[in-house]
Amino acid sequence: MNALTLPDIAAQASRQALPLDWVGMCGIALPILIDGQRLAATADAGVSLDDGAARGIHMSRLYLALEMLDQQPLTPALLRTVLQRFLDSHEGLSNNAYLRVHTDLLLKRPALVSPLAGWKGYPVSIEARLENQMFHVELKIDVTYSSTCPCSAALARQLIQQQFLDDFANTPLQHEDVLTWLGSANGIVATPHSQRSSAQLHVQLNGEQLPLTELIDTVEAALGTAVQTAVKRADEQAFALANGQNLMFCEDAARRLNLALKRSDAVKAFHLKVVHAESLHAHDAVAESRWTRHPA
Ligand SMILES: Nc1nc2c(ncn2[C@@H]2O[C@H](COP(=O)(O)OP(=O)(O)OP(=O)(O)O)[C@@H](O)[C@H]2O)c(=O)[nH]1
Repeated sequence: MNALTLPDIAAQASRQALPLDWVGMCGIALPILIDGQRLAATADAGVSLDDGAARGIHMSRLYLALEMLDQQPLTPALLRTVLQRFLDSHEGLSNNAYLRVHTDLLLKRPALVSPLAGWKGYPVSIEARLENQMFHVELKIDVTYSSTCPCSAALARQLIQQQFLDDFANTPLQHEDVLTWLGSANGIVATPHSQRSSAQLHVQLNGEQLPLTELIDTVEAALGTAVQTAVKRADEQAFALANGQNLMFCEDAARRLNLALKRSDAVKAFHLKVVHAESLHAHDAVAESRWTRHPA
């Protein structure tokens, strides 16, 4: 039996008495429960070190408090309980507690037409903090979609009109000939460019739920061109139609999302950013929008 006491460096006085804003651990692996799914996640757990004279915080106490997250569904109430435990275990040292949880939410998405479905991963971060006894929770969600440039679509249509004039000049129009021409690559000489795009949401929440799926559904419905999972030709054709019916500059996408998110009761405030990874350019087209709900 070792009679020696284990040295406790964290309990020593700091040589430079200075409070710190955030001290803790990043990238802790843990499973979490969301909507009945067990998901692999990483957590960043921290507290402020307000006692500037204390050498360090007690990392193990934060780590052990995270145990609750793998046993109960993730809710704002649970996050608050964990944060309170961070503070209770750092009495006299810390006033503020922080927890970020990163995961990929997996949702099964049906195909547009065929009776198929597939899984889609949505990167999600849930950020909670207990600062001066005020609890805040925010969500970050990335949603991927397709955007077709409305300017490019108009320019392509003009080229098709020009081709029509060239091909049918001084010819009596025959329904059958026009139909064949419309179905040929000679007729539809130009196509607009599309790009894989992402909507990056940062949302402050009202209420006691984490409405992840609801927010993702809201975003995808507002844009109309969510990227697909299982795709047969019938689905690809429906996707082409959806893109043609939802031509979007990044400004259009940002405005659609702004309007849709404002309508959600779960949202108190947001900062959204849409990024269109241009195929016309080697750089991205980007738009951002912020909003805060004012008390009624
Ligand atoms: N504060 C601090 N601890 C660190 C750091 N890097 C590793 N650790 C280790 O984290 C481990 C756990 O710290 P504590 O929570 O204070 O462990 P403990 O003293 O056994 O636990 P308590 O008795 O509850 O205080 C210690 O072995 C520290 O050495 C660091 O940068 N800062």
